[in-house]
Amino acid sequence: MIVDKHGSALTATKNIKPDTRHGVILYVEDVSVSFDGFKALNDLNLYINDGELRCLIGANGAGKTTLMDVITGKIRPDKGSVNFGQQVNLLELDESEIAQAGIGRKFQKPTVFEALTVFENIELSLAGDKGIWTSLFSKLTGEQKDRIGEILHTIGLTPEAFYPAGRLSHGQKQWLEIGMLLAAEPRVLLVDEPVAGMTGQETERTAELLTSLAGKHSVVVVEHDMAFVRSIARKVTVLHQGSVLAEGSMSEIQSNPEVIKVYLGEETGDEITDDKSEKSGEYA
Ligand SMILES: Nc1ncnc2c1ncn2[C@@H]1O[C@H](COP(=O)(O)OP(=O)(O)OP(=O)(O)O)[C@@H](O)[C@H]1O
Repeated sequence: MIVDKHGSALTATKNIKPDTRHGVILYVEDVSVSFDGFKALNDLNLYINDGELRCLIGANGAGKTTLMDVITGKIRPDKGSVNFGQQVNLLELDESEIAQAGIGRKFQKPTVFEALTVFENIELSLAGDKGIWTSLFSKLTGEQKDRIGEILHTIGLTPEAFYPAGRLSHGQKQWLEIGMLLAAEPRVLLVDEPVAGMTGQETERTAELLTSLAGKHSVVVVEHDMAFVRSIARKVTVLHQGSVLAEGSMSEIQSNPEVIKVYLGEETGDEITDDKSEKSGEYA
């Protein structure tokens, strides 16, 4: 049985309604994670507001993936607390319970069923854990068809609905996977490097898609592409050595002396002060 931090029983994780009366949907407080004595996360604090779109940046090894792993229950922290809304203690739920409770995660590599159509891929996600055969051979209700139609529209794949997913471009597969996550109606979406390997046009479309999802969902994007981050982020969190180094708008971050020192002093692979928009005008 799952119990919230006040001791009340939560029998159906799907019905968890996070208490966001204070405007915060994710509370990560004083979280530390060590691997063989090395602190990948070090007393980290992060608060994600309900409905916001947050970008998480940081050099390789800063702790971004470890943080996502802690939120989704893949890794248990050595100390600290992680709450979904004010009351639901995520550290008491396992990975699938956390997903069911409304925290969806999209990994960098798309994992769609290539032989099935775009429509069928979403249909399967809508079915949840009913199983592939039951779901493909049971009749969809009108409401379910409408929901799939809505998702296809949101991700911009209505014309490709009956294409096998294997025929989609890399970018379209990423959108399909986001659509598959949306079928579970998550309150929080964690998205890992969504535009890696995308064309400029696909990147722009992804920016529009993620921006359109904010509001109804809280979206946390981990990304190295600074032009993309600039194009979508209202608030950026910079991780460094397992802690939050700075938080603010992209321009606040870019002029923060601590951030400049870290980004200029280390080979991060990212360029915080000289983004693509200035080179190509793509996101100007
Ligand atoms: N399972 C593990 N065992 C040992 N060390 C690990 C493990 N997972 C992560 N680390 C270490 O923890 C630190 C943080 O790694 P993490 O993957 O969270 O960083 P990141 O910010 O996601 O980096 P990147 O941008 O390269 O994906 C790194 O130094 C990494 O080597």
